[in-house]
Amino acid sequence: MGVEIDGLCKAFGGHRVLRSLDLRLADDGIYCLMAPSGTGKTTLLRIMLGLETKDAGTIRGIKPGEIAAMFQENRLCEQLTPVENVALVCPGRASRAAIRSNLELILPADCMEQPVSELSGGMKRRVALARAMNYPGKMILLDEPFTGLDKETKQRVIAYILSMRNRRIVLAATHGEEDAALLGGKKIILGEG
Ligand SMILES: Nc1ncnc2c1ncn2[C@@H]1O[C@H](COP(=O)(O)OP(=O)(O)OP(=O)(O)O)[C@@H](O)[C@H]1O
Repeated sequence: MGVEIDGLCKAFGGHRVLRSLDLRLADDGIYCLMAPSGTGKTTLLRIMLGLETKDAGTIRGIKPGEIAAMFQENRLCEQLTPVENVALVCPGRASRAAIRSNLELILPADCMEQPVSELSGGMKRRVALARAMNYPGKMILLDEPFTGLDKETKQRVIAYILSMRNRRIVLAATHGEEDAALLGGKKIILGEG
């Protein structure tokens, strides 16, 4: 069935941000939200996550608790290590060793014992991504997942997303045409029907 969004509206005060948005997201699909800054990408993701109310419209096929998310801000526990941060969202039986080898796909091994507060911006971004990809949700929302990453790291991160998504829907807000192409995502331009 996938996810069906119909007639979604949201305004802040008199400012209409989402105007009767209709979207169809197929099971197994990868989608890139490609609208200019300030056009409501984050607002859409926040409504899907139940973090923002909608004024009108319906969302069928997914519930907020079934969605994994990487936000524009990393929202990590800064005093915990990368492994500890990811362990917080993993089902009970995931071993620390398994989480660690998963993280080593996108992070240097020698940062695993450091608190996140000591990592670089790009490393923190990757911990936040790993946490989203390891959350056992049916769908993955990524808000600007590639900020702060150099080209080579970005390619590794994209390979990681593709291998970890396990046929789940991915909806990524990004400004980069090249990023969308690397991800192989179908482009969704907000406001263009
Ligand atoms: N809580 C809020 N209160 C008032 N206005 C808001 C609120 N959240 C978002 N907005 C406004 O809604 C519009 C859309 O914001 P949103 O963050 O969804 O855009 P975006 O497309 O994700 O932008 P960016 O690409 O810069 O992240 C902006 O004009 C923003 O100022």
